[in-house]
Amino acid sequence: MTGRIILTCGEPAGIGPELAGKALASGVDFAFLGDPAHLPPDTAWSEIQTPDAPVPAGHLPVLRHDFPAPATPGRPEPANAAATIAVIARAVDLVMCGRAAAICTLPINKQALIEGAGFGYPGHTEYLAHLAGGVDVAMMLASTTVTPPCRVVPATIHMALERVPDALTPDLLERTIRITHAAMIRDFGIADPRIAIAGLNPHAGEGGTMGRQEIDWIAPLILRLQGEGLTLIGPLPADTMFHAPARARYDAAICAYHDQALIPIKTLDFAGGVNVTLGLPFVRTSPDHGTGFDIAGKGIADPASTIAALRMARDMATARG
Ligand SMILES: NC(=O)C1=CN([C@@H]2O[C@H](COP(=O)(O)OP(=O)(O)OC[C@H]3O[C@@H](n4cnc5c(N)ncnc54)[C@H](O)[C@@H]3O)[C@@H](O)[C@H]2O)C=CC1
Ligand SMILES: NCC(=O)COP(=O)(O)O
Repeated sequence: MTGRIILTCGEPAGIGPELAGKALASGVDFAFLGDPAHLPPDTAWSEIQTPDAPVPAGHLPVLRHDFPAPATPGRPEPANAAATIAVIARAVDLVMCGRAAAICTLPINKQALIEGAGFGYPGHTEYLAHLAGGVDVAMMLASTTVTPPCRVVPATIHMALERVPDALTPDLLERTIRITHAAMIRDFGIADPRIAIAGLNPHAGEGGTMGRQEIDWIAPLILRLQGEGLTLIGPLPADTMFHAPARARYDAAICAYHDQALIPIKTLDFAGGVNVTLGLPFVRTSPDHGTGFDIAGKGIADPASTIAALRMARDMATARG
């Protein structure tokens, strides 16, 4: 691993800038990319001109990215939306040209970026895939403090629930399984990953009486990929696949849609959950939570998930060499 990890500021009106200072406790060598004027006033920071420049002990290294407006806690400023997006793109430039080891992104408010700057993506995941050249990615949320671990990958991500049945195609599910399988080997060091596939419908369709996707194509797809040697189980009823003995049977779960995946991980390990984009040519992690507008500016945000995300980014970058 060469270079620091770049921690992007995310939504400056949220808890991100506060978490950046608190994350120094992680022991991970990272630099904050954002506007230092948005940091809490008691943050000890030093500006750096290059990502790996030294700073005094205990100081947050800051790669300055000036924003047009101050940040008011809990109230996103439309004038800052374009700069929030530009910070993400600048971090990707740094990691793509080898000047940073990985990126870790603090949360953005999707609505603020869409309304303030016409952001054309529903989240980091899709934007990063675009910045990396249009690669195929998947979003994984991984626990760090529960045993057996909970790792979930929603096949469809940020879309209205009514669109899910049409969007969940055999092609999408197959690509999600393959991306997850490869990432479990490369980034998580699991030689023969066991992957569970959730059904779409209650009780995985209850033999076709509550939906036919499982019978018509999910089970046949699983059978075909098992024939290639992938260790897959499913389709499983989603309501009974996340308690501890069930999780012991697999290393990662592919889910049909966002909340099917994120409710179990955020219930089991909200503080330790990490969001990882699988399939990128560089390492990207993020805390599992959002912008926390209700607590922004109060100094009470818990940095545990950001610290876990920085440590996971460091470990993944080290493993990739
Ligand atoms: N990677 C990203 O950029 C993500 C962005 N978001 C965005 O965040 C915004 C707000 O989403 P919400 O659903 O309200 O979720 P949220 O995670 O921001 O907040 C949910 C609840 O958890 C609390 N919370 C969150 N992080 C915390 C922390 N570190 N310490 C203590 N308490 C914490 C909040 O105060 C709130 O009560 C949305 O615009 C969403 O799109 C959400 C998830 C990830
Ligand atoms: N709910 C998870 C989430 O919103 C993460 O999105 P992303 O910005 O990491 O794509």
